[in-house]
Amino acid sequence: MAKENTAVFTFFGASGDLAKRKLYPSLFKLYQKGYLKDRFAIIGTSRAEWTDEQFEQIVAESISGIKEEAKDQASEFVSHFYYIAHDVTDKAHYAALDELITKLDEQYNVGGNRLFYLSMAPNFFGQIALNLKSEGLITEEGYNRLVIEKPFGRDYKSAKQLNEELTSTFEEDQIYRIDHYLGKEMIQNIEALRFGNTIIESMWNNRYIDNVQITLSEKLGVEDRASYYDTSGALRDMVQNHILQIVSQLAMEQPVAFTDADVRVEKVKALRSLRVYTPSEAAGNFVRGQYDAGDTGNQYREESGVPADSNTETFVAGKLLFDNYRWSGVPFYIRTGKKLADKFTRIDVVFKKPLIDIFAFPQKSDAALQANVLTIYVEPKSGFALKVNAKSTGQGFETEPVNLDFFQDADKEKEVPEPYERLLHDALEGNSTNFASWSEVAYAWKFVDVIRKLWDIEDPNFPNYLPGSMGPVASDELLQRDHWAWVYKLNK
Ligand SMILES: NC(=O)C1=CN([C@@H]2O[C@H](COP(=O)(O)OP(=O)(O)OC[C@H]3O[C@@H](n4cnc5c(N)ncnc54)[C@H](OP(=O)(O)O)[C@@H]3O)[C@@H](O)[C@H]2O)C=CC1
Ligand SMILES: O=C1O[C@H](COP(=O)(O)O)[C@@H](O)[C@H](O)[C@H]1O
Repeated sequence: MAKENTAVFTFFGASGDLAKRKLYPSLFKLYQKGYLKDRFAIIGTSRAEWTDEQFEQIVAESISGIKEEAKDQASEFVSHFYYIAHDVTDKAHYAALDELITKLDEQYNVGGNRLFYLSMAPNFFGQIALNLKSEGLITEEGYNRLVIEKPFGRDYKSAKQLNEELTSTFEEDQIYRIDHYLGKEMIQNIEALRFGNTIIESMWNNRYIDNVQITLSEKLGVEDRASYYDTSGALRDMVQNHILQIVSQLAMEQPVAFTDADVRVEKVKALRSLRVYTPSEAAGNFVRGQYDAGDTGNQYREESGVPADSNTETFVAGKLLFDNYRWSGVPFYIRTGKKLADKFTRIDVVFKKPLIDIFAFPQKSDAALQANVLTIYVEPKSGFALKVNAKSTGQGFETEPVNLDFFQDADKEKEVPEPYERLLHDALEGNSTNFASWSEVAYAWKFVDVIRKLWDIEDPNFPNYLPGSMGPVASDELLQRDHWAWVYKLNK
């Protein structure tokens, strides 16, 4: 039975793309499932001079994909939405917002719980937090929580400054830094897989694991986000946050208990032992790419809004090393990029081969023992597969790899909550396990900053990969040097 949550939400950036595409549909799902019932109100703010009715109409459109039988429910849901025109940079506007929050709090008997969601350009984040405090919107009655979108800074220095601005108003445990990958079912499953299975956790170390490979592959290009993306690039956009969050979950020690505080301690410890490269190590262990023109699409430099001489990377691959007892000597290879062969996310954990292959003679050379690989399929399909060696059926004795696998069935897959639905629910419940703590963000930036600084001064020689490929050749060479190859390869 779903537990009802009570809150007045204030959405800054309520007319924006994220709010319309992801946030309102996710709130509606929570409403349909009973996590939000009667005692909640949602205030939208932006500079546009809209009425409540106009805003309700926008919200209704954003959830219009719903089934016919949910139409009544949708109109009840939409009646909880209110709108106030508000310029976040104008302190004088906060008093009217406070008045509306207080009024709705009483009207819906919310108990003083205030959840502020910053769905706007990040340069406003600090200022909004400061204004919320100075203009008296932080009250003592219920809780005050701040949900904050990415990106959290553009390097360690700016992230630290932003964090100082936020923490002058909110305590760390009131700040929910969104990383939507942490809301994905199979990313959350990493902990269950590791700490719920002796067979896996007992082998989860450098005695048995040879290397770990993480791929976040996108088929689309930069689309209409050039103004943001060109100042970011794949390193900041995907590696600093999503990939390092995944890495920390794969690498961390077992938490004392499955609580947000205990999980965070272990993730931070893992990130602290990630080796921060010197510039020359970074040059040897990281490669970048930018997509060229394909049969149908433009090259990145010809995309609308991208400068013709842009050196922004649309692809990154790298080798990460940990200096700790569990992982010493095990490379974590990562890669992500736009306009690659397909849209998918997967993690391949490659185990060491048996020290001696007793079947080597008289097997054919192509039937040699292969490494066991545990693949975690994150998207589009979700499941696990373990590749093991087995005897080929028939006369003689040869081995062949077979898969032991589990995939979520299609009906269940449809019921899986969207990341934003799950994360909004967690923020309402006060559970920050699946949000990035400041220390995690800080260590991630320190790691990424060295690579970024190096790339900012070196000429990359772009473009260097074709759409539909898996990135530049240098990405394959990164593993070949270590006598390895990406487990996921294109079937050419
Ligand atoms: N869109 C996406 O898919 C994703 C977005 N994000 C993050 O979410 C956040 C929002 O992104 P997105 O929705 O795309 O942004 P948009 O540019 O679509 O929306 C920005 C919003 O901010 C409002 N706004 C701008 N200036 C002011 C101001 N001075 N005072 C009050 N409101 C203002 C705009 O309304 P108005 O101009 O009318 O004031 C609008 O509602 C960003 O941090 C982004 O990085 C993260 C992941 C994915
Ligand atoms: O945060 C971001 O993620 C998306 C990819 O997310 P996914 O859930 O579709 O895998 C990426 O396209 C975008 O550039 C980035 O900002």
